[in-house]
Amino acid sequence: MIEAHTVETVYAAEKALMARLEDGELMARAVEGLAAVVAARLEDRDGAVVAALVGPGNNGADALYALARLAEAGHPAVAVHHDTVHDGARRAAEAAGVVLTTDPADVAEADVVLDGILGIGARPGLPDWARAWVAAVPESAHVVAVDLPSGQAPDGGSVDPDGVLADETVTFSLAKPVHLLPPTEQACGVLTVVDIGVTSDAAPAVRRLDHDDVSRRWPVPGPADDKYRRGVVGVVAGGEGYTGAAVLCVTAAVASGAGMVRYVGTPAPAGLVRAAVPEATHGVGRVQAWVVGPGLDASADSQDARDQLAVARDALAGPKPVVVDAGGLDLLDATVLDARREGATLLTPHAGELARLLSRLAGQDVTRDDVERAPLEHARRLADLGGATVLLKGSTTLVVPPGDGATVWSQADAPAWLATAGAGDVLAGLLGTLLAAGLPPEEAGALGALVHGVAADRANPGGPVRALAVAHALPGTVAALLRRV
Ligand SMILES: NC(=O)C1=CN([C@@H]2O[C@H](COP(=O)(O)OP(=O)(O)OC[C@H]3O[C@@H](n4cnc5c(N)ncnc54)[C@H](OP(=O)(O)O)[C@@H]3O)[C@@H](O)[C@H]2O)[C@@H](O)CC1
Ligand SMILES: Nc1ncnc2c1ncn2[C@@H]1O[C@H](COP(=O)(O)OP(=O)(O)O)[C@@H](O)[C@H]1O
Repeated sequence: MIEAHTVETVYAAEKALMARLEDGELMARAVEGLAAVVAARLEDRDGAVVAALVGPGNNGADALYALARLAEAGHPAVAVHHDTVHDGARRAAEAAGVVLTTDPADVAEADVVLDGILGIGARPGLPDWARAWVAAVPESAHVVAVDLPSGQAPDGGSVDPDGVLADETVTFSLAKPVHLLPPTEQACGVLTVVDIGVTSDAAPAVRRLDHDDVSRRWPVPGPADDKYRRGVVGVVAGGEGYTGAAVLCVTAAVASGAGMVRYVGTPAPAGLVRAAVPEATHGVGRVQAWVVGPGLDASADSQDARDQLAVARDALAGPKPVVVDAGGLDLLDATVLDARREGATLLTPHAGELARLLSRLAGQDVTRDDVERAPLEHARRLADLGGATVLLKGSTTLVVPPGDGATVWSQADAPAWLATAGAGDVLAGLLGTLLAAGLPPEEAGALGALVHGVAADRANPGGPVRALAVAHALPGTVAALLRRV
């Protein structure tokens, strides 16, 4: 698991460790790790020339010390620096033969450029004096941000298009929210965390599960289990318009290991579910969790549709955990949200659905672009409004519990091929299984997003996937992840 901490926590943790170390030791560790990564990149790229953009703080000092090491190893090295430069780093650079300059054009020949303009001490936005530096970085250069891409806010938020967009970021011991949250994660590129010994017991701001975390968290049945104890999932999905959503959702719930699935739908999708998923049962009965919404038409008016919608509304009003997706989100109103459901609630909108939901429930005009610019802010608004956990789908999927300061989960496990119709229906079924097994909604959301993404990749590594193939890949994916202990 990777955990990201706020700037406040990171400074406090660094201070606590520095008090026990010799002066400069912590920075020396950071520099050693950074220089090793950059040396490897130069080698990968058959590159020789390395440059650094050196700001006035310790972030600039990290970059300049690392540059000195690379110069000692024989690389031509150029540093464009601010008027204020860390004394020790300047001396080390001069001694190693680094070219110190204030002319950004001098980085034109660089194969790798270190961005040491600003680190976690930064106020938001790229300073004016650094704009020409960033503009001068050659297109062909591999940009390694030191700690974080300058100009991007350490605690995340929205991407500053004028800031640095790195190919890679090297951070030290504790990741920061900027590294894991959308959309700033994109500005960081590939993340390397160099261990310099800093630790923190504080609750992280952001968590990300990795493959090795699955086996400890996935509900694995034991000898005393039967199908009811494993968890029964009720699926209210599909309508005469979107029949396939029911098949995808029910298939995924069965394939991810539900003890039993009870399907509630109108005749056309029910017929397809009968044919495609013989394991599913039909009709209302006791369940441990509900999935309400994939392919559900909240405005349908036939008697069958009204009966199905009545079950959906009962599920939303009832005490059992519920995943609310797609058409189910249209059934949410102030009454349901105000009631603060007794059971766990996991709302699973994509950006467009979240914008619509916020516009309707909060009476503000929110667009899809607004959500994509600041995903966490908007997901949190819905979580707080609804007293529910919000899973916001996208290339990075956020899982946001309600409550100030609650840890957010962020997963980026899926190939972009997963952006295909029906993939969300599969995720909803999988999440239903995890809620029915008793997992709390935020953990179910993060684990489900991870497994969904990995299943997409296993279904067809490196190529297009259809949603049904993702559902069919779930059993093998879970088994493979459970083998990683
Ligand atoms: N702590 C540790 O032990 C370790 C820390 N490490 C490294 O230290 C980094 C943090 O260093 P840091 O605290 O010096 O902050 P950093 O971001 O380099 O610069 C702040 C300077 O920039 C200025 N400034 C800020 N925003 C600005 C703006 N928008 N526009 C213009 N100016 C702006 C600000 O000015 P002021 O606010 O004082 O006016 C101040 O002069 C961290 O990211 C990591 O790389 C590692 O070595 C491991 C050990
Ligand atoms: N660019 C992307 N990269 C990876 N995964 C993505 C990307 N875009 C969307 N996804 C994932 O694909 C799924 C799409 O779900 P959704 O939009 O609800 O589709 P549908 O409603 O058609 O089932 C979500 O799990 C989402 O996280």
